[in-house]
Amino acid sequence: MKMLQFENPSIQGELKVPGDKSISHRSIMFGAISEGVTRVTGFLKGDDCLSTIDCFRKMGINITEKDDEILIEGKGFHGLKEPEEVLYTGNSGTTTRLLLGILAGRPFHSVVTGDESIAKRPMNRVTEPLKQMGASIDGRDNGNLTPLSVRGGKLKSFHYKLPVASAQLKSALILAGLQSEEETIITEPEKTRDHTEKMIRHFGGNIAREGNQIKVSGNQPFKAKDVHVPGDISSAAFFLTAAAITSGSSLVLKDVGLNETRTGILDVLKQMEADFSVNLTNDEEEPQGEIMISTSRLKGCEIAGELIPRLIDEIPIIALLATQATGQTVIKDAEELKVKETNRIDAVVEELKKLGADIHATEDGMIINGPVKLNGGQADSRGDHRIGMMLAVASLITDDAVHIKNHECISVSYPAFFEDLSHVTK
Ligand SMILES: O=C(O)C1=C[C@@H](OP(=O)(O)O)[C@@H](O)[C@H](O)C1
Ligand SMILES: C=C(OP(=O)(O)O)C(=O)O
Repeated sequence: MKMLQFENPSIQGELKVPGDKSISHRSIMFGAISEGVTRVTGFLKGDDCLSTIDCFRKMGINITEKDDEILIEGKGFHGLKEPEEVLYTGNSGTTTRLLLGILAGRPFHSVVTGDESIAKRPMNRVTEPLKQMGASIDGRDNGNLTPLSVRGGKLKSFHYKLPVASAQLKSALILAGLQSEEETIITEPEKTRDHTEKMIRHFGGNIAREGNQIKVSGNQPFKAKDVHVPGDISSAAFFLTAAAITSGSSLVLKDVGLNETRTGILDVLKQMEADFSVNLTNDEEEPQGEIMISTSRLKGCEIAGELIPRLIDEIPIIALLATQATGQTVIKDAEELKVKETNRIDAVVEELKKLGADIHATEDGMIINGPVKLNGGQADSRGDHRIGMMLAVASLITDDAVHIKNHECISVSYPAFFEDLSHVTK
């Protein structure tokens, strides 16, 4: 249990948030399937990414840490060996699903399992198409739930229309497609984060995109190449909100990743008329820059459609932001929230209600009316890092303390969150 109480705090100064979780996972995976040594800087040492490292070590990949760099001694897809132990993916959906795509093409047997939250998350979105490609996968609920047993092998040419806008599903199929003899064509309903595609090009491979269709061919050789991981905009979102909703605040977030498939939160801040600006400092494959934000008078807005995949993990903190905006905020088309670490529609609505918010759940999102003065009380992260951090930011604007049960899960994506929060809270 964590007790948080502040008296008229403001958020000030500069902060560099930790490395991007999605890019950190992929840096390990692509480092492992490339030939040679890849050096990763800015890697997120959160529990989820450490689970990815652990799984690749169990497949014979040497991964070491030196002076804040991660060194991966890649051996190519064919260099991965049959793990003698179960591949444990902890709380990480990204590790579980992308790993399944890699294992689908390997000629060996493996077992993948995670924690009690992973055990409830649907894997058939990945296992069904991977089975159609030629992999043998089984598990509880007919191969939908972990533990999953995988026997990979020769994969066929495949053309697939994704039933959901999911970068994890897209990436799993791309990783399988890279091991197929033939071409794989994937169509996504909406553009989702494209870090996998960017990694392929970074490591010397090819992948084509036309509209929402992606084409990738197998048997491409990947060569080791250093990766710099920018700060995670999904982590930055907590501090953007903290500064916007507290009085007398002015904050600069440095080196934040600004990949346009991830910047939906900035579109929302703009729609809400927040007082912020962005300065692009590096326009490479994965652009990065600084975000300056001050105390803001916010207006409610509608968040739906193509915007959803560009801010899916930020919805818990956007809901808090909306409690402080004048008018109504409507979040639609976000059913995917139901299959995250928790059912994030229920978790956000029920936890914010405990603090006095005017919020209610809908079938595919939530409706929030503001501004409402929040009160303190007992709240629960429910083991979901993003709910835990949202509640911690909420405590900045409550008169009484917020007691957060199960706050430890925050280390999944942001181990130093409370230190960083106290660093910028004046
Ligand atoms: O590909 C990724 O790195 C991720 C994709 C998203 O999940 P979905 O693909 O399930 O939408 C996101 O919620 C997750 O935190 C990270
Ligand atoms: C949904 C998340 O991650 P994952 O799916 O990798 O568990 C998240 O980080 O908010």
